[in-house]
Amino acid sequence: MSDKLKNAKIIFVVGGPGSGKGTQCEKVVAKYGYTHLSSGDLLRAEVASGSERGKNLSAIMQRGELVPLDTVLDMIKEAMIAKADVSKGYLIDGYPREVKQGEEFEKKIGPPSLLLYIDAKSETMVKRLMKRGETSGRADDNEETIKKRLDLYYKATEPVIAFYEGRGIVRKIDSEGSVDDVFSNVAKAVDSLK
Ligand SMILES: Nc1nc2c(ncn2[C@@H]2O[C@H](COP(=O)(O)OP(=O)(O)OP(=O)(O)O)[C@@H](O)[C@H]2O)c(=O)[nH]1
Ligand SMILES: O=c1ccn([C@@H]2O[C@H](COP(=O)(O)OP(=O)(O)O)[C@@H](O)[C@H]2O)c(=O)[nH]1
Ligand SMILES: [Mg+2]
Repeated sequence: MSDKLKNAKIIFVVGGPGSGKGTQCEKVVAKYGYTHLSSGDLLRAEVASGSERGKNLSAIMQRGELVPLDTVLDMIKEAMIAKADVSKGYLIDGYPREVKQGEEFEKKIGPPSLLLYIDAKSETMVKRLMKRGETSGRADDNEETIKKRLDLYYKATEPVIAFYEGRGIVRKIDSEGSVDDVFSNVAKAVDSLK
């Protein structure tokens, strides 16, 4: 476990593609001053930098597959340490994507206090992502890749929720409603930590 992050408050934010993880995290940042780290955003920043590592990532992400575990974890840890002196806590958005990622995170960083499970129906997620794709410029917001991301979510990521349910830290949030309605439930869960 890392020293600098020893007492860090950590919230995992897990949910399908387009369920609204990023949207809700922004609101938690505004209200609680947490640090928001989206694994997908970190990877996209690496791609945008034009680095050699970024070029490999880009192809994997366009296929809707998962990049190697160590790559993502190193990037998250670096970003956490950079904020360690000022952060009130961390929202780890879009991670873990599979049970193994969660286990490695705990070995290298520490245990989460809460897992926010942002839950929407698959039709809702597809609809939102297709709409977002009109303006997002994300190479993976297209019908074919969305389908693969959803399949992988149900296969690899849903077991993560079951894994942490055993520890009693999962709060399931229905994200079919409006952004503000969803946030009122997210806020209750975050408040329960204090
Ligand atoms: N109606 C409604 N729309 C939402 C809500 N949350 C997000 N959206 C819309 O759904 C789209 C996807 O939201 P994001 O916050 O980007 O979803 P995400 O879970 O971070 O998705 P990935 O980046 O693909 O992991 C956005 O274009 C939002 O405008 C919500 O609570 N209600
Ligand atoms: O821990 C992670 C997080 C993201 N990704 C890759 O980044 C893409 C976009 O992730 P993001 O969380 O932004 O979007 P989502 O798949 O939830 O729509 C995924 O499809 C994966 O290819 C990954 O491989 N490992
Ligand atoms: Mg997102």
